[in-house]
Amino acid sequence: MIEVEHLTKVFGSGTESSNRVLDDVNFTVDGGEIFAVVGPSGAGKSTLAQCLNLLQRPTSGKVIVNGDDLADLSAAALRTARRRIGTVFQSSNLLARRTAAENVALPLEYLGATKQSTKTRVHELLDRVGLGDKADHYPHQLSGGQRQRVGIARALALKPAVLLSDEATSGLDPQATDSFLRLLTEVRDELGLAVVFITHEMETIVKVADKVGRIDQGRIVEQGALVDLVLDPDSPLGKSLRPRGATATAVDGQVSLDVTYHSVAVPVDWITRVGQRIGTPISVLGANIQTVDGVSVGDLTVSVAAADVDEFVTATAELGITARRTAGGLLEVTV
Ligand SMILES: Nc1ncnc2c1ncn2[C@@H]1O[C@H](COP(=O)(O)OP(=O)(O)OP(=O)(O)O)[C@@H](O)[C@H]1O
Repeated sequence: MIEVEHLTKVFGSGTESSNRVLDDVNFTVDGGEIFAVVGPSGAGKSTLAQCLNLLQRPTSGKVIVNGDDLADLSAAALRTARRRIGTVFQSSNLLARRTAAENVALPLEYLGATKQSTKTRVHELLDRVGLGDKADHYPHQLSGGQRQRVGIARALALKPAVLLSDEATSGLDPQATDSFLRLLTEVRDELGLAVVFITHEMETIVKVADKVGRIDQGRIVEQGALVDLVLDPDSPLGKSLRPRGATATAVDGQVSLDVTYHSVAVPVDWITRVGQRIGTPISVLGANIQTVDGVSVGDLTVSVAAADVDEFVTATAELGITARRTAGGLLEVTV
């Protein structure tokens, strides 16, 4: 479990030259949970990652792993404490002149583990990430996805309580990304890891996260369970987690409405039901229906006759759906 309390990082000093990059950041990730952190460029994600794995000292606040505040430790104690957090970086940061096995062995060597125990553990870890047959390959002989899997093996070498994934899927193709995400969820479950997953890729979040936090200008401006966010029509984060392509334009006489599922139990045939109930055709102008954590999540734009809008809104609300006029979507009604 990792608890981050009132974490603040200020670079520089003096009111003019100081830069508050993290400002009162708070979140908790339990063992067995993946917490995704998302935010625009410059929001403070890398700085947060560095404060979590203690490459940067927080200016104030706490980073508590399984009850111990790591931000408070002496330099010597910090070296030991770092073992509790394994990190997988963007493009894995493997040493080019060491084989996959030698890269995974690095943290064990620093720790002073015996040759035999290191060999056994490295073998075990490479097998676990599906690369038992690539132990003697150098990084340039591995694909990007395989390098990231070696990165996971290395991050797990010292049996950490927390796994920090810092933009680890950036640059991977969709297949390698999926395989990385699958491995991440497997090791989370097997080892009960608390995973902090930093990314700017919304589609990866929907696939793996249990909870999500949105960081902007150094502050976590929104956070919650993934399912709650995608079912919240008012959440900007929820909206960006329900991506959708272009929407067609409603024809004259029709009103365009944005429709979002806010219940976990919206019937799949809701359009037919609502259409029959209010006795009017419903046109679908754009739609994205996806399953998130076993829950059906819908985000659509539909159009109905102007005279039927109120009835449509009432009928959909009864089925767990929020319908609102599309901004600027109220078209000239010609009678
Ligand atoms: N060592 C430093 N000294 C001063 N300012 C820094 C330092 N490191 C980062 N910053 C500033 O902190 C802010 C946040 O940077 P950070 O790299 O954490 O953002 P980010 O969300 O990871 O961005 P990106 O997605 O582009 O990598 C930026 O304005 C950056 O200039």
